[in-house]
Amino acid sequence: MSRLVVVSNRIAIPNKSKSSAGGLAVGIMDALKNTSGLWFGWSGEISEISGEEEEELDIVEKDGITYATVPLNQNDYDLYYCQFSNAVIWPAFHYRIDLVDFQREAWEGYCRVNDLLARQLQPLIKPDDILWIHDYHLLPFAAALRKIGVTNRIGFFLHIPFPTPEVFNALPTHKELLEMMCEYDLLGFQTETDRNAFVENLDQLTPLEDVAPNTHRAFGHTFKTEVYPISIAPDSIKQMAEGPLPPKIDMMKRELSNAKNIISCERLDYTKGLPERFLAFEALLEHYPQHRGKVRYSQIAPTSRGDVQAYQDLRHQLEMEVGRINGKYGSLNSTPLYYLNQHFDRRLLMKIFRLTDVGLVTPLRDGMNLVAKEYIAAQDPEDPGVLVLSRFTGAANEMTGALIVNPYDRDEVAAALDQALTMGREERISRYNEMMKILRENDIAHWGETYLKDLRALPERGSEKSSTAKAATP
Ligand SMILES: O=P(O)(O)OC[C@H]1O[C@H](O[C@H]2O[C@H](CO)[C@@H](O)[C@H](O)[C@H]2O)[C@H](O)[C@@H](O)[C@@H]1O
Ligand SMILES: O=c1ccn([C@@H]2O[C@H](COP(=O)(O)OP(=O)(O)O)[C@@H](O)[C@H]2O)c(=O)[nH]1
Repeated sequence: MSRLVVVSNRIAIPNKSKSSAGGLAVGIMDALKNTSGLWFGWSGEISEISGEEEEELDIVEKDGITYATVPLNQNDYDLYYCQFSNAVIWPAFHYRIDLVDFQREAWEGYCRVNDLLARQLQPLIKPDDILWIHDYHLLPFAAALRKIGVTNRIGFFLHIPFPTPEVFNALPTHKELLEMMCEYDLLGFQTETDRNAFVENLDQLTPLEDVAPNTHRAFGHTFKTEVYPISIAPDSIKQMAEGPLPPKIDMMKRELSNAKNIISCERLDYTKGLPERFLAFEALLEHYPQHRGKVRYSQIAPTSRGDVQAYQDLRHQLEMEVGRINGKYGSLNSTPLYYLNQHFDRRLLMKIFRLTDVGLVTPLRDGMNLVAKEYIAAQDPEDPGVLVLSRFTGAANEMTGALIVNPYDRDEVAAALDQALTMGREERISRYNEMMKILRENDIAHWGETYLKDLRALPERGSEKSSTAKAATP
């Protein structure tokens, strides 16, 4: 079987703290092991090198996987990661055009870093490798590789939503981005809505021909689009959740048992709907006074992309809101809202999920949201908690046993919280079983296998255009 080469902005280098790629790591690790694969990406480090000099690759091998990483210099980190990826594409693709801070210099930096990464990867590519590129930092990556003669099959998976034309067209370089994306052979999306939006954008901007179901021709390239909802490994989450409690959590368990517990956990990001959620919790305390003093909402929100202005603004806003709500509804012996601006180890998190009554997951827009799936998998099957889930997450398509809410409607969310807090055991078990069935069928292994099966089934570009040279061998 041909070797798999995975490229993502963040990679899970063994034993390195800044490298975490979250759920993605679990998903592709197995596939990489099966083919003695290569994982290439940013090391998470900022180097001292500036100007024209190229960074050196760091290559390590562990458990049959080769990890090749490269640091970014300060200027590239600012332009490619902070500015274009996270202050242009991220807000626009999550329907927040108001937060887009477009600057031509950042666009050029974004393309330059994609070119640079492609040049560094090229010598490592073997003729029969298949390449799987991840996420919005690397939309131009296939185009960058094609420019330097790589003809291998290259697939792409977008972890975040793809916006409809009204929003996408607001990006000054939208046509260039779309044309570059057509250099991929297979484009995978989290939901059918995202896939449709991509195709609709193409249809509006360029002549688009459908050559077979989900196989298109545009800008002179033939490519396939498909939907692959990312997931989790439910049995491994279950194991993490039911293992023995560390002493600190064991103590906390006793404290938690004095109240009904609502838990939320995500990166501190404006797409996750935190201020709106705080107001919904306030509406619960206001309109359902029977819960006052008897409910505790814990919000875990580790800092993310702290060098980007919009993330700093959000943090200040949340700190003020927490103080206001606790000031209003707290008492000398109860604090309704616990806000923790800290990162929690994932294994510990799953144990905490299991100890709570309600998982509150209300992003304003989210590609998938693995926390929603993890919350369910972590529950005790005999006495499960209830998931309250935003309809604007990819997860809402599958987690149909959750209480589905509109996160912009604080009264609807408050009513769902009340329903969740008072739901009987039988209904909770029935909803849990419905969702676990889906999680078991569509687990993370299924996600990786179906994607790679489809990518392997596509013809190589070299077989279409015999004039193009194959990738260089090392
Ligand atoms: O790398 P960071 O800038 O620190 O951000 C962390 C990751 O956030 C995003 O996650 C997305 O992918 C998840 C898995 O498919 C999905 O469940 C979630 O809805 C998305 O928001 C981002 O897409 C990743 O590239 C980042 O590494
Ligand atoms: O303090 C934290 C916060 C989050 N996570 C994990 O980070 C991932 C977040 O993925 P999700 O798809 O929910 O959102 P993203 O951050 O990718 O937008 C999940 O596996 C969480 O369990 C974690 O380990 N510790």
